Amino acid sequence: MNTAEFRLAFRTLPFLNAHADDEDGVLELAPGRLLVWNPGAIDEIFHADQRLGHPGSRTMRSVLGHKSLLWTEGARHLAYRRALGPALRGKRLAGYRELIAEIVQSSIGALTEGRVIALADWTRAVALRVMAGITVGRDGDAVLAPFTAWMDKALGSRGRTLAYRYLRGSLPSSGEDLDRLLVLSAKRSSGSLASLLTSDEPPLGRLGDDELRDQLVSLLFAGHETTASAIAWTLYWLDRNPRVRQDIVDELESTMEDGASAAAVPLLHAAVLEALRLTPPVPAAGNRVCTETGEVGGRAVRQGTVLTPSIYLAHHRRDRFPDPYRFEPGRFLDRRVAQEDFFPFGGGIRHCLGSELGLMEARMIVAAVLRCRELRCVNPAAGVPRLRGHAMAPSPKLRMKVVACHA
Ligand code: HEM
Repeated sequence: MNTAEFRLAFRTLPFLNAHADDEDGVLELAPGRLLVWNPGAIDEIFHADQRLGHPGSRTMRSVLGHKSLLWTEGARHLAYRRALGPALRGKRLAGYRELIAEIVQSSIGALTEGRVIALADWTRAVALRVMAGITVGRDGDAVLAPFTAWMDKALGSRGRTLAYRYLRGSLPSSGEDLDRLLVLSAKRSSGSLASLLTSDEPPLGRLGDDELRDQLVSLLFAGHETTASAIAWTLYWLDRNPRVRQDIVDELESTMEDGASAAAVPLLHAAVLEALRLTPPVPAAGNRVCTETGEVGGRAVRQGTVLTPSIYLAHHRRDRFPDPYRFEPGRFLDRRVAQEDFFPFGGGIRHCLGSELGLMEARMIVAAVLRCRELRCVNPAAGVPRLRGHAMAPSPKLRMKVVACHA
């Protein structure tokens, strides 16, 4: 590991911020390893995605499993996207509204006046309940405690995660008990994402228990850490920007909508997008590997070169987002931002399968919190990003106090 790779692994955000104004937007981390945020190069990578390799992260492989759809390639990858994709977008999303609303209401009910919460933990618990319900149905509640304990052990402390990764070679495994619980819940459930994996029907056919386990863990992980972080950041930035917060409260008062439809709450939707820009839950999309010698962004690349699209750096380009460290939802009101400038959900053939669900959930949860509670940040200085695995969440020290409850 050279100095640049070391700093990226151990001092990630200071390292990225130090390169935010590099005009080139391509940084050689090591021979054959490029960090990319140049808009033209990002566009090329996502358009060529079908011809690139997707090896995934070595660190997360031991957590999500070797058969995870996150690093499956070719026809099998396509089969997963065909099996799961339709249930995660468009009209099918309406089927999750009731579940989300129910979970949010019961979680908010526990936020009594005067209570102080660790924001990131609270949003993570809510988002995991939602994702478990969507993935394995009502049985999902049984997996919450063991899944959370395992995630906290593996990813709860950056130092510990890096120690597992570099000293022991892999992160702690989920263990047989949790794996068995997940597979059993999946086989018992109906009408859930899991039932699409256990149907034995094309395009996936029959999955062995180990392959099923890997997909369940992948969906739970990819679907809750990210969304929880998006919600926590949105609430944090609204606390720091009380005028925007009040405008959104006014927007919500003018409608009976629960936030499920972006069109009904345009300012809230723009605020969620701006939080995803400023503090992207996933600071880098998955690695891509060049399968042939060619060019990226006008730079010659050899076969085998690893390209890492930097979401964080692309979102902080001054030429695309003036005053990039300022929270300004207006950037997303009434205009479409180009995908090569703003890609919190990655792109190409690996574009996030749950992007529509994640956005809907974030809007619904933030809307419910703003309607029913007034939260105030107790220690705003703790609003600094911390990496959990590859996800970027507010520091676990960041606390919010419930200062008022509304019916
Ligand atoms: C705000 C919330 C979310 C964010 C910011 C986010 C972000 C991302 C990113 C950056 C990627 C990698 C894309 C690439 O490499 O180009 C990804 C992949 C993925 N996400 Fe999400 N995600 C979110 C919510 C969800 C949810 C709710 C689900 C639930 C199903 C989900 C499931 C997945 C899956 C399965 C993949 C792998 C896709 C593939 O490899 O084909 N994500 N997500």
